[in-house]
Amino acid sequence: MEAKANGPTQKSGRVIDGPTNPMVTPLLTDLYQFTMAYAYWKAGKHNERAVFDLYFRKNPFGGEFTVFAGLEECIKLIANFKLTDEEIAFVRESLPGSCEEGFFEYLKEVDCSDVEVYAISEGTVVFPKVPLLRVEGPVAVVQLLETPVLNLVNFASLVATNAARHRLVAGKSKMLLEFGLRRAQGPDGALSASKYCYIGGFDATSNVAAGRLFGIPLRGTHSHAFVSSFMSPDEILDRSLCSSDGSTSCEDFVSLVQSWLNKIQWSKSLSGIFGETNQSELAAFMSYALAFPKNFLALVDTYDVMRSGVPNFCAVALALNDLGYKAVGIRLDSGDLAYLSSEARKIFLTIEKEFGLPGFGKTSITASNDLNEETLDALNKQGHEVDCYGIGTYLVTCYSQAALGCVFKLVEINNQPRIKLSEDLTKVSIPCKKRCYRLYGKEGYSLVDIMTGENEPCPKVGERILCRHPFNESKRAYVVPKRVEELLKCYWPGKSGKVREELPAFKDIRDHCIKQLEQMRADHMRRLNPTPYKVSVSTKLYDFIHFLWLNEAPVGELQ
Ligand SMILES: Nc1ncnc2c1ncn2[C@@H]1O[C@H](COP(=O)(O)OP(=O)(O)OP(=O)(O)O)[C@@H](O)[C@H]1O
Ligand SMILES: O=P(O)(O)OC[C@H]1O[C@H](OP(=O)(O)OP(=O)(O)O)[C@H](O)[C@@H]1O
Ligand SMILES: O=C(O)c1cccnc1
Ligand SMILES: [Mg+2]
Repeated sequence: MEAKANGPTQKSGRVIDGPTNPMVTPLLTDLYQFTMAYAYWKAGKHNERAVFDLYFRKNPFGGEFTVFAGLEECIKLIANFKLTDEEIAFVRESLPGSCEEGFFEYLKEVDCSDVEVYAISEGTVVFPKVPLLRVEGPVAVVQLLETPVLNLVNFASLVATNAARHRLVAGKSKMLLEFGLRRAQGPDGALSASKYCYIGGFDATSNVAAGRLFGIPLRGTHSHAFVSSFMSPDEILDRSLCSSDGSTSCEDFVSLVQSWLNKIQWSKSLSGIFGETNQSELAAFMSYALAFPKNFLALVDTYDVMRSGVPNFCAVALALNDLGYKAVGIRLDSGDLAYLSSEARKIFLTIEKEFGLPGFGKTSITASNDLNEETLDALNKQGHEVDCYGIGTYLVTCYSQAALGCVFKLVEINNQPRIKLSEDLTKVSIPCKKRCYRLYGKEGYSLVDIMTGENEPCPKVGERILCRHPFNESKRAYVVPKRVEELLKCYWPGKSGKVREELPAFKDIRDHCIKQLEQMRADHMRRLNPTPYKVSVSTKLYDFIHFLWLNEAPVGELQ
C-alpha cells in the first residue's frame, strides 16, 4: 500500500501525502452521507457552517483509558479530499435518477479547503465524551467525512489501546512482538494492527510490509514446519562453519554438535533429565544455526520441550559458542508456559555453571500460543521465565471487544448549539463548539478533563475552577490546577489563517503514547475495577446543556 504523494499543505508545513491505504477515498463513506449531501444542497443548506465532535462513550476492554490513534490518516484524507470525475459518475449512478445535475457540478468543487480540524495529539491517553476531533466546515462536506474518519479512528484507537493493555500486564522489561498478520481481519486490519500496536508499546512486528511502510522493527523465529521438514542430520551436506571472527573454520559442525549433545547427556547435573533426543529436530536446529549463526533461535516444542527441544538447542548453542557465536534463545509455542520457561531456565543456568559459559543462564525465552491479557496476567501470578512474548490473534483482532464505538455528532450549526437527546444518559451529546483542557494536580498526575464553551476564559494555573459532571448535578469538584494543557490543537486550519500543527513522526507518536501511559495514575490503569477518570464541564457549559435540554425535550402530558 503505497502512499499517494500529492496533497496540499495549507499555510505552513510539509506536503501531506494521501492516506496510507489507497482504498481510503471520498467514496469510502456510507451512501446516506451522499443522499444527505444532496438534500442539503437541494435545500440550499450545504454551505451552512457545522461543527461535529468525534468521541466515544465508554472505554474499551472493561478499562478506564483509551489510546487515541488514527489522526494522521484522518488528516491525510482531509488534506487530499477531492472526488475524481469517475467517482462523481459513480455517485450519479448510485443516487436516484431524479437528482439534479447541479449537485454533481457542486461535487466537482468539493474539497476540505474550508474545513477546520482540531484534534487531540495522536498517542494521547483519552477518555469518554471528550472530543478527539472537532471538525468544522460546510455541513455537506463535513457530513461526507463522518464515516471515513470514524473508520480511521475506531480500529486504530481500539488496537492501540489493546496493545497498551498487553504492555501494562507484560511489564516494561519484556519484549513484545506482534505476530497477528495471518489472523487479522484482512490486509488493512493486519497493517493497521501492526502500525497501531507499535504506537501502543509493542517492540516489533513479524509483518514485513508493515516494516517497510512504517519502519517498525521486524522480528521473527521459525515455524514447526521448518523443524518437521528435516528427517535426519544426514541431510546436512555443507557442514562447515567459520568462527565469528573469521580466524578458524569448523569443517564438521554436525559432529561438533553431536559431541556437545553427548557431553550434556552424560553431565552430572543434567543426567536423567533426557535420553535420546529427536534427531530430525536436531538436524533442523543445526541447519538454522548454519544459516544464521549470529541469530540462532530455536522453536523447541515440536516433539518434546524438555526431553528433546531444550537439550538439542543447548547442544547447538554450545557448539556455536566454541566458534565465538552467542545463541539468541528458544521459543515455546505450547504447553504450560510458566512451567516450561522455568524448567528451561534451570537447564540454561546449569549449563552456564557446568560448562563455564558466562551469561548462558540469561538465554532468551520467547513464548507464544494464543496469548492475551489474561494469560500474561496468569503467568505473572504463577511466576515464569519468559523474556519475550509473540502475540497474534487476541491482540490484532481485539478479541475481547470488537469495536470502540466512536461517534460523530453535530454540536453546532450556524453558531446555534445542537443537542442529541436520549433516554440513555450516556448517549446525550454535549452541545456547542468547545475547548477541552486537562488539569494536572500537585503530584504531576492529571486530575480531570474539562470542556468549556469556545469563548470562555481558559482555566488558569493556581485558580480554583468548578468541574461539573455533565449530567449529574450532585457530582462536582473544585480543582486548583498546577498545570493546564489545552487538548484540542489545530491540525487543519481551513481558511482560518491559523498555523497548522505539524504531524509528528511515527516514532514520536509512539514515544508520546508510552510517556502518556507512564504518567497515568496507577488506579486508573489497573485491570480489576479501575477508578474512572473524571471528565467534566464548566459551570457555564453545564447550565447551557441543561437549558438546551429543557428547550428541546417535549413536555409530556399525564392523562
Ligand atoms: N501457565 C499458564 N497459565 C495459564 N495459561 C497458560 C499457561 N501456559 C499456557 N497457557 C495458555 O493455555 C492455552 C493452552 O492452549 P491449548 O489448550 O491449545 O494447548 P497447547 O499447549 O497449545 O497444546 P497443543 O498445541 O500441544 O495442542 C494457551 O492459550 C496458552 O497461552
Ligand atoms: O497464537 P497467536 O497469538 O495467534 O500467535 C501467532 C501464532 O501463529 C503461529 O502458529 P499458528 O497459530 O499458525 O499454528 P500453531 O498454533 O499450530 O502453532 C505461532 O506459532 C503462534 O502460535
Ligand atoms: O516469527 C515467528 O515466530 C512467528 C511469526 C508469525 C506468527 N507466528 C510466529
Ligand atoms: Mg496457534
